[in-house]
Amino acid sequence: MVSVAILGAAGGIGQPLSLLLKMNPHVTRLSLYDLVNVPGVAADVSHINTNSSVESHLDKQNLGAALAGIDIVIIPAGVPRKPGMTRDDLFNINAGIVRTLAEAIADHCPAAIIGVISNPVNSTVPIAAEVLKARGVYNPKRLFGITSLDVVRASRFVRDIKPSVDAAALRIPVVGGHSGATIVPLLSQAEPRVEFSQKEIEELTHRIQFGGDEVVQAKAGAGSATLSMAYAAARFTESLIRAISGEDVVEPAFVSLDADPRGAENIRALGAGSLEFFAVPVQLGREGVKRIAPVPSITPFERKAIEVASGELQKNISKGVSFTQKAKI
Ligand SMILES: NC(=O)c1ccc[n+]([C@@H]2O[C@H](COP(=O)([O-])OP(=O)(O)OC[C@H]3O[C@@H](n4cnc5c(N)ncnc54)[C@H](O)[C@@H]3O)[C@@H](O)[C@H]2O)c1
Ligand SMILES: O=C(O)C[C@H](O)C(=O)O
Repeated sequence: MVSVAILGAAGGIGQPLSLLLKMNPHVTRLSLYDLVNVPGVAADVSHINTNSSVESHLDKQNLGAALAGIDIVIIPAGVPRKPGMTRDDLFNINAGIVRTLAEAIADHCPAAIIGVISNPVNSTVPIAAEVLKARGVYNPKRLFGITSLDVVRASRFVRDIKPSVDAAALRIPVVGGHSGATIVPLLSQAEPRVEFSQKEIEELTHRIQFGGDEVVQAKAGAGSATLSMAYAAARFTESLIRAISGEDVVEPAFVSLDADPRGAENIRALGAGSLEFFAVPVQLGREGVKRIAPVPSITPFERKAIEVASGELQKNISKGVSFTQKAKI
């Protein structure tokens, strides 16, 4: 029995994510919320012959009903990039959207596990955290920025240059954050192990860091990744559900390092320093973060990349925190 709400369910990510979660046999209640078009999406998806119930919640006055009794909230609400924009350029619109949605979560389902997709993730997750702290319901184990797309891309891009690799079975930890240089793939930690030349490492790292731009350019003004993101978010949600039912699952995500201070020591020593949030491999459990999984060792190239990422991340995190302070939530 797992109930999942999607906030922003009628959008480019929200629609295919609704489809994929309707097909997940472990989801028993699918609550779809948006400011527009959600009745049509919900009616459509509800005809798929799986056993879950589907609810449509249109507009802000129905947000409380969308969230009441929910176990997992996934948030793809917000505007996407156009060519020439950075994710940080979305801050002015998406920061307010995430703040409003986090306030409603604090009021209506404070114990839910939250997965934030809305960009810039490096700032929107700290915003959600500050809102939950201000309302006295913050649990760092339960708040995630969804960075699964970076991991999905990493394994697929490796397969593009190493055709003998099984992309679906390859696991490459991606740490740091979710924008440009803050995305740090640890190719040396690939499982199963893959041999790369230094040139391959540099090219792959750059492609994984800027993979989102490939889609933004190709869509030429019509948005950013939606289908691959829906796949990645469905995979993340499935991992959460498996963890809630007692399985040990490791997924990467952008989390507060306070969620597991002991586990975080290793990642801080690798270059995360005193940052509050960092993308790390997370062992999931019933409560959300069970443990921050250790990263055994990294190369000097990866350590340098983490240093660069950390400088940028500090600014992104502070921007989110000061937004909530200025807004006096
Ligand atoms: N984390 C990632 O890896 C990742 C990947 C892809 C996209 N994204 C981000 O996801 C977000 C959504 O992208 P998209 O392509 O689905 O955009 P979209 O414009 O197609 O859809 C966004 C949806 O959010 C809805 N919305 C806006 N304000 C809302 C509010 N206050 N409450 C509820 N719904 C609201 C809109 O009505 C729309 O249906 C963007 O910010 C994008 O940058 C993140
Ligand atoms: O690139 C974007 O703006 C969307 C998303 O963050 C992505 O990585 O595809």
